[in-house]
Amino acid sequence: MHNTIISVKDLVKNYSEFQAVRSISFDVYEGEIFGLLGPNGAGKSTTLEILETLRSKTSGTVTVGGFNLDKQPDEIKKIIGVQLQTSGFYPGLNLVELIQLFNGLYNRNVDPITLLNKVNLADKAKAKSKELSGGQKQRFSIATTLINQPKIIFLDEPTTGLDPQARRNLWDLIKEIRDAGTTVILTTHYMDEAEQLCDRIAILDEGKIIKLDTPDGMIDELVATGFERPKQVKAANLEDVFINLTGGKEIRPE
Ligand SMILES: Nc1ncnc2c1ncn2[C@@H]1O[C@H](COP(=O)(O)OP(=O)(O)OP(=O)(O)O)[C@@H](O)[C@H]1O
Repeated sequence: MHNTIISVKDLVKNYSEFQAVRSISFDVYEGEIFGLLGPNGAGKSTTLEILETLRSKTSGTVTVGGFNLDKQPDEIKKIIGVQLQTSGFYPGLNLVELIQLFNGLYNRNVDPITLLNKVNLADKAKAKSKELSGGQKQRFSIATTLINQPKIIFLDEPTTGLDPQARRNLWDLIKEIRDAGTTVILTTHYMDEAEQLCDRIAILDEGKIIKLDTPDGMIDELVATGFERPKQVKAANLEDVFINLTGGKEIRPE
């Protein structure tokens, strides 16, 4: 049996006259990577921000980690990690100093170098966040979500703009975080990412959940309808060529 860690029931979000989220219900299980997919404007970020306590909802019931969003938002804040854009980090501080700052904010005592090692950034300990590449910035911002030792982390398009190697490195990191016991909820526009990374997926369209299942379950269901890909798929694709040429699965400096 699965333990539900996030429960969303009949969630609605109106922006003035416009209904961005139209009565959606779903559960996220403890220890899974749960993906929110959907076209631009489907309501993914709005939903995520409501669960993160960063945006008000119009109606519906949400519990996160057993805490009711309306009654115990501060308790929710204590058990979640939210990925911030690195552009929001103090530009004058290096990575170690930024981690120390978060330690102070959260009243934690995480060793900066141990944390940087976990995300392969120990060699950048003295660098400032603006001096990092896109992939390094993403890894650092994910690292900062872990400082508060959260039960759940929220990642909004964590691999957007990254090269194929950096994306794969990040998938490994996110899986490690899940395997260490943290539940992950993320949004993505990449179907390969959702297929590789997510245990279950909700597909949103125009504010509604139109499908919720495992990636395999969704594919099997489509195949069962008689669907066939129009073209024979080659044994490798261009991404395989790129990965092969640029160094396999090794972490490389970005
Ligand atoms: N603050 C706001 N005021 C008014 N409308 C908003 C606001 N924020 C979002 N919206 C609208 O709500 C809808 C859902 O937006 P949201 O950002 O949640 O979509 P999304 O699925 O995350 O899209 P994307 O893939 O482009 O990030 C969009 O039509 C958007 O224009």
